Amino acid sequence: MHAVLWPHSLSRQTRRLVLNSNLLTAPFRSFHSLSAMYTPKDQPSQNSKVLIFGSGNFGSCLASHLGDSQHDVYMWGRDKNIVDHFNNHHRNPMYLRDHQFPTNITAVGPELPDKNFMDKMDVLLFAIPTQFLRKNLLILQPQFNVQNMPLLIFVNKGIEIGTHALTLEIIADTCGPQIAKAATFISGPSFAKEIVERQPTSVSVASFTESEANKASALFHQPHFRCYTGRDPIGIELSGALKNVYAIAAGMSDGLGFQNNTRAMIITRGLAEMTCIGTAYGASPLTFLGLAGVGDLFLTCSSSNSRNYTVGYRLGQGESLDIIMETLGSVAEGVSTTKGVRTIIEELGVTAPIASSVYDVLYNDKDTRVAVRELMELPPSRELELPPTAGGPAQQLLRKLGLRAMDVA
Ligand SMILES: NC(=O)C1=CN([C@@H]2O[C@H](COP(=O)(O)OP(=O)(O)OC[C@H]3O[C@@H](n4cnc5c(N)ncnc54)[C@H](O)[C@@H]3O)[C@@H](O)[C@H]2O)C=CC1
Ligand SMILES: O=C(CO)COP(=O)(O)O
Repeated sequence: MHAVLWPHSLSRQTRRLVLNSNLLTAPFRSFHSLSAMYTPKDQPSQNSKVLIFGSGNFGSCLASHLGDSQHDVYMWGRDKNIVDHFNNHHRNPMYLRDHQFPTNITAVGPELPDKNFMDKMDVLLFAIPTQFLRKNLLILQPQFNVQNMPLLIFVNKGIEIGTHALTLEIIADTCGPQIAKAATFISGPSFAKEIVERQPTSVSVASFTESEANKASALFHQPHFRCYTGRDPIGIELSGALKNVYAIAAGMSDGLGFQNNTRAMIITRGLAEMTCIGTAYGASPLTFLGLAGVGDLFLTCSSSNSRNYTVGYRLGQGESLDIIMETLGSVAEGVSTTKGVRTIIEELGVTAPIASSVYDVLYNDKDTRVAVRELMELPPSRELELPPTAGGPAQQLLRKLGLRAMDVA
């Protein structure tokens, strides 16, 4: 079986020491006492009731995708005009405007759905930006029926500002460890616009609860859409969040007029940095070689359809970040995530010069050309080196979830 959390550099003895420590075993006892209360619903049927939170590009896109598969889809939006327009015309007036949506999707809102409504759902899917997740989960959590829990899926790709928490931690803080443990994450190279055109697409689906990842995979599967399941949600989340930072760097390079060699360098060195940060955090290095890692990194670093790439491109062309953010019209998670990544890098003691340069350009007014020159003038170094110590943040997170590393191996 593939060990998710232990990098090869940790000796058996160190692993045993960590596993035997009280810190790891004490919460595990309380996890067992709580587990009786938490019961997931059965496998969603061919005809599942799905409620999607978020009616932006990705929420609408996934509503369309699941509507295509004959599920009963409800899409919550916080804007009354979008909700009304959608129900009258089966079109979203703000996002994916050219797309005609299936008629089995009903928009709801702007109030958040009540307990009665949510009790009928088999699946709750969250497609809202990371920075707004905590607030919404805090409101929704009292409405959850833990004895008959729907499948919970999250598709946001970011790190929370201030706490620099992953979504898993936000879920644990707001909804408790049992719900976080069953939460499922979907990530990978998947532009909304191309999914609604039914272009062949594949994503990674991960959860600490394998049966929930399998349910999500079955729910999303279509001839033009494949899911690959895995058991490293921390690595999947970090992949999705980190690739946005390198997409900004790649866009910046293109905006400055550099061409293919430079972009290939950023993608490859970006992957090395992502893997190093992720491994030090406690994720499996292999996860970064998957769809959510190199797949999405490659996609967003090489397409002007990426909002994060676009932010970087416009910075490279000399526009100010304030103007870009005012006019982008959609979320670019990498801009806020860069702050959290900077803190994580410092705390882990990892070297990630490209991510640090993106931070300096975004938040310390560093000139983009100076950033590139300084990166190129760094002393020569070894190409690939995983960090010597690893796993602290992931172990902390596992403790919060009442899990031990060996339970997820
Ligand atoms: N667009 C894409 O192709 C993909 C996007 N994602 C991820 O999905 C997440 C959502 O992205 P998009 O839908 O593309 O963004 P978007 O900018 O198109 O839409 C954002 C949505 O969030 C809602 N929102 C804004 N403030 C809110 C608040 N305070 N509370 C609740 N909802 C709020 C907006 O009303 C809107 O519906 C992001 O984390 C993104 O990285 C993931 C894969 C692909
Ligand atoms: O993550 C995405 C596609 O996989 C979307 O990327 P952007 O948020 O940069 O547009």
